[in-house]
Amino acid sequence: MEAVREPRTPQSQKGDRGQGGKKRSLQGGQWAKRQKTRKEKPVNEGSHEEVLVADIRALFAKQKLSQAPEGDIVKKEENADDIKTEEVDSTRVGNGESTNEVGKAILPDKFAEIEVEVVEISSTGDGLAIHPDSDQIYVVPFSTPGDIVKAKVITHFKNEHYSLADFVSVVKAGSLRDDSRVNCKYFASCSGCQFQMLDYPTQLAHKKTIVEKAYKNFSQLPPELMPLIGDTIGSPLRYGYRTKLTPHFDGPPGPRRDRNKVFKEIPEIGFMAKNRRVTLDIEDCPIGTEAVRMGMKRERERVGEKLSTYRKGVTILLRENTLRVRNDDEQASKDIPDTIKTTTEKYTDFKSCITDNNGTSTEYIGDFVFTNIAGSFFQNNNSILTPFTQYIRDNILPPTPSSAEPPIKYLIDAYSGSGLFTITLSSLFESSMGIDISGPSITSAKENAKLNNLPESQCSFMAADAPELFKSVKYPKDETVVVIDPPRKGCDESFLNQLMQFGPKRVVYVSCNVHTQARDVGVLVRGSEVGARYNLESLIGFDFFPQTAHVEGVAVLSRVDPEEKVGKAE
Ligand SMILES: C[S@@+](CC[C@H](N)C(=O)[O-])C[C@H]1O[C@@H](n2cnc3c(N)ncnc32)[C@H](O)[C@@H]1O
Repeated sequence: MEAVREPRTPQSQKGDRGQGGKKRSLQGGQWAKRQKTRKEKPVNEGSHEEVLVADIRALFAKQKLSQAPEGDIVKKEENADDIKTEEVDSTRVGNGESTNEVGKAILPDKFAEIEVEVVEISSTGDGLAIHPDSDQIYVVPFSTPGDIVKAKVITHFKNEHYSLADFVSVVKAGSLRDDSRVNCKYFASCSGCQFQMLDYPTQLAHKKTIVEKAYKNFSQLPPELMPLIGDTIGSPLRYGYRTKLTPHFDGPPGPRRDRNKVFKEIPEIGFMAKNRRVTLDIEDCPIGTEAVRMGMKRERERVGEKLSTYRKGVTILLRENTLRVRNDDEQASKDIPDTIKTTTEKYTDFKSCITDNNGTSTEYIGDFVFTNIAGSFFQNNNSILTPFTQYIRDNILPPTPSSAEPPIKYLIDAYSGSGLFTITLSSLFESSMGIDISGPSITSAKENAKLNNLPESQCSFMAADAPELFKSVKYPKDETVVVIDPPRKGCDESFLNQLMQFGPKRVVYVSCNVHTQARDVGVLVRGSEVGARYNLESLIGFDFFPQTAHVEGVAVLSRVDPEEKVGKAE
């Protein structure tokens, strides 16, 4: 059943406004009633779906569409019914409702191509578009506000009134789009980058809105408790910045458990296609550093040569490694095969790409040196780490130290990894302690403390679950600051409760997922009955991943002492 009207011409876009140019209110009225009764749920794990649905709900409210969705944010899997029934193209991502009827609206058939007008970019990096025939929002990747694009419908989500669609082509470009900026021939098919068609200031401005919306949707804090959000700080490198990439290839086609299946030809080696469960063959990725790109080429060749040794798919680790020598060292004048050589005033760096998960990678942040087990966590954009750690240094202590209060002398780095914050901030404190659940990361952290001439009395580490730190912490709470940098799912309740019970003077919350950060910061600002509560002093994003929709958030919080009131930061 094809329910699409004639394709929209650019002129017919005026159809979004009724006669007299009034903003349309499709079937009017109901949405407002629903807005009153709806209470936003806190984000669970800040998944793609949760964040997308929050944006879609907000857009429904803004556009005054009649079918504003209600109820819980449903995970895709809970709403699934068409993975099994998909006959047309089993590689398609999409497990929404298979029906084409949503409420009273008739929706386009799956795989129908329709023209839609993009009204905003979601926090997930996708264009959110409207179509004149239905109260449904179309999620179209690689599109920007003002674009009219042709999109191919993949699946409809009945509960939330949105549809996923593939980007097909631009019918009329909006003012933000300039495709001559695109730097990769796989852009608009690879799932890696979303924003290559945007200029960099627009990318940064968008990332600021991601932080704003995250706190609006998920912190449950009233606006008067929010500070002004800072402008997102950009990455010195906008391409060639990723020090780690993990391309993969799938096993030989055929039944999964058939160990006798062998590759007949070199498989696609690369990254997932957007909206499809297939791997794209990608021979080069311009967001990788030169050394990583060199490693990617080499590893692709190696897989081809050793094809008969593989029985299943593999994820290939590509991690940059730096060998630094002083310019007065004889080695600096030589070339080392398979390395990218760069010379600065004092040093010559030889950058290579390592692929062994258990190998050791080395990198430099200013004058600090960090080693890491290559397969363990370390930040992926070295170019931003100097301004980033400097920002934390500049903000970790109170802006105006009070003579009536004891100075802050102690640092706890929770979720410390291999010691990025513990080590780069250590000189500000008498004693610092890092804790991380990963044994290999803590082994690296101890080694890194030694390499940076920090004795154990000044900088120590512990391999344990983060809440364990509160059992042994000896630092006085009034003289302690805690840095938190958890994984994407954020902190668990037990950790936050114990943190508030301990009640350090300051908390700096760093996160690669601003949505779970907003949820957790909301908890700290509201406080607990038996513990401290906090004032959100400042909030800012850092662009660790240019060309993508990711943003790293840094929230600085100060404890509210009994005589103080929680209030808007100066
Ligand atoms: C985003 S990384 C941050 C690491 C470090 N701050 C850095 O920037 O290099 C999150 C870290 O949390 C650690 N982690 C995950 N769950 C944890 C837990 N329950 N307790 C302590 N550490 C945990 C991981 O091992 C990882 O090193």
